[in-house]
Amino acid sequence: MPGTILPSLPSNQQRSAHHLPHTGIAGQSEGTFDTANPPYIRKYLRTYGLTPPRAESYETQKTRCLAQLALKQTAIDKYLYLSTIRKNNVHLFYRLITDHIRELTPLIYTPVVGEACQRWSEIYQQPEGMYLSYEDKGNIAAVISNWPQPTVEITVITDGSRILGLGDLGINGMGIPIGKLALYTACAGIRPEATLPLTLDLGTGNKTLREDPLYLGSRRDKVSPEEEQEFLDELMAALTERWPGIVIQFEDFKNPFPALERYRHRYTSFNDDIQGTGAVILGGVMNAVKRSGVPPKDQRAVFLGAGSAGVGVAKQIVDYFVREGLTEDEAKACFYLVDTKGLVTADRGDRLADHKVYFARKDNNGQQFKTLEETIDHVKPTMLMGLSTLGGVFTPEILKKMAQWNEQPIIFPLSNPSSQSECDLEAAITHTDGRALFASGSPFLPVTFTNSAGETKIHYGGQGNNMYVFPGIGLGTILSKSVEVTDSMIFASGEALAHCMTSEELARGLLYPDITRIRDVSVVVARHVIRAAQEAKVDRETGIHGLSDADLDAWIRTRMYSPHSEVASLEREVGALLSSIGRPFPNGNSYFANGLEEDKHAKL
Ligand SMILES: NC(=O)C1=CN([C@@H]2O[C@H](COP(=O)(O)OP(=O)(O)OC[C@H]3O[C@@H](n4cnc5c(N)ncnc54)[C@H](OP(=O)(O)O)[C@@H]3O)[C@@H](O)[C@H]2O)C=CC1
Ligand SMILES: CC(=O)C(=O)O
Ligand SMILES: [Mg+2]
Repeated sequence: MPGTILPSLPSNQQRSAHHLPHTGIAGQSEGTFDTANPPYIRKYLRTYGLTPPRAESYETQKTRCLAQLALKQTAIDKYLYLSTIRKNNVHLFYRLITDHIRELTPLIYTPVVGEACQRWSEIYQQPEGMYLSYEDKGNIAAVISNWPQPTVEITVITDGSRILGLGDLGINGMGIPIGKLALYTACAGIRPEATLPLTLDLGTGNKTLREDPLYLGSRRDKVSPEEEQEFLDELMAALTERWPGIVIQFEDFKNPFPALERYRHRYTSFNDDIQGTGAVILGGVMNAVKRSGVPPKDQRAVFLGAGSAGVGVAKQIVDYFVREGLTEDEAKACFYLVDTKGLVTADRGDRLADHKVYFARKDNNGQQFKTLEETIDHVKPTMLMGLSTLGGVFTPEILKKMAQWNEQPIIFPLSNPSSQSECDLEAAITHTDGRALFASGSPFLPVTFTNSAGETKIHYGGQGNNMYVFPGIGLGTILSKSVEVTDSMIFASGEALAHCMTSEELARGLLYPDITRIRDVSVVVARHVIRAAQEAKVDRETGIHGLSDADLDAWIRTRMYSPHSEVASLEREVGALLSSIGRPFPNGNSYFANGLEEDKHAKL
């Protein structure tokens, strides 16, 4: 077609920016070496001859991968195997994860990611994500410019100072941003190359790590809070300068409250441990309160742990109780937070950290309760929450008391990984005669239990983990182009989760949707987040304001990355290019990529 203005074919450089060659950076191989690609796609990508000849189906790929995975003897071996697939064939990795989310999530996220972080410097094999050092201060923008992907929509940042319930792991915490972002892709369809795992090497207070010759971070002690703040100020500016509108998720910082307050209105940012956890537990608690038959005004909640997660969760439930008709003071009075010094009271004699002041009890008449046991005997709670990092601390005695005081005690041991869970599902079910309403941070296998009345039942624990909401919060924020993540968007995500339950899930006694539905759940969560953003007028994607729920869901779905569609989408892209230059769709063997470009020039 002489004279036609042809859409330009990608140059070598452009092509490799879009389908980055094998760099070892997670999420960047972009299907380049996918053995499902037919020959003409391989030629287009210039990978023809670099993979075995056969173009195979996903079923065949899956059979091979699952067989190889089964051969791996340890959880870490399985983790490393899956990491290698992500590096070499990113779409295959996500096909496997989305199809086997229940079985594979524990291997790429909690609990196994906990061990991976503990041993990160020992098991390190390949670059994944970005590391920024305190020494980079003053040059952060320049270092960030090294990230090879042109478009990043979301980043998860940690300084490694509180990794799950495993303490300060320094840069070994990198497994967490990588794992969280893998779930953004698998559960909410954020494109893998649009995610940036980021770990800050701001030193570590972990002496054992500093003395470990294999440790891959600096040997400096942790920088001061003031130094950290200056570093974060520069980082936030640099990230948004390179990628305006980027969503920034803070994760596993030891004391994240100051950063949350400092940045929440200036950047599109949120803290997953305070806000994401708050929302996900809000969703489970809404369902559990309904099931327990005890109205909010009669709930008494004891929290072991008054840190970022404990306070974040308690605050979300206060908001829920207020919406149920309680005054804020009445709602707050339902909460008893316990930390290392016992029940948090206003007259305990220590200077309370700012984030604890809101929940400090003033009705203790000078009496102090030094332990969890003393506190629960005093309160006789209806709800027991564990966000303490202390594995096994909900003892059989405590669980039995919960069953004695309540028809259906709400028991949520939420610390991660499984080793730090305050109790496991079996203990909670056994010691409450099968009556506990249970959710844990890390998953437990279902338990079959025969109660004292002789009834046998399979009990499914809920997974009260922020992975049910952060993918949808991120997706909704990105798609609505929101300039900040408001409290109302966070609350909406938890509320949406509670309302996502199917009648079948309710009949099975679940408090959270079946994990295999997570992509559908993320669509609903994202829709509620978008609606809340619209209401708060922080969104900038105005074209979707008038859409019905069904249309908005459909709009969201069309924007989600689907690993199963990648080969077809490449085929469409190449097919369109070929027809635009007037060449027939290839029969599979006749075109080399160079030929395509030469052909375009010939036509021009
Ligand atoms: N399920 C989920 O989705 C999530 C789970 N979590 C889990 O929650 C846990 C806590 O996280 P986070 O709140 O951020 O951590 P923090 O370090 O901020 O808080 C831990 C809290 O536990 C208290 N604590 C620690 N040891 C004891 C003890 N021996 N006796 C009584 N209290 C104790 C601390 O007391 P003090 O204040 O006195 O130091 C602190 O209040 C982690 O295990 C994490 O994995 C976190 C986020 C999400
Ligand atoms: C799940 C999570 O964010 C945590 O345990 O810190
Ligand atoms: Mg966390």
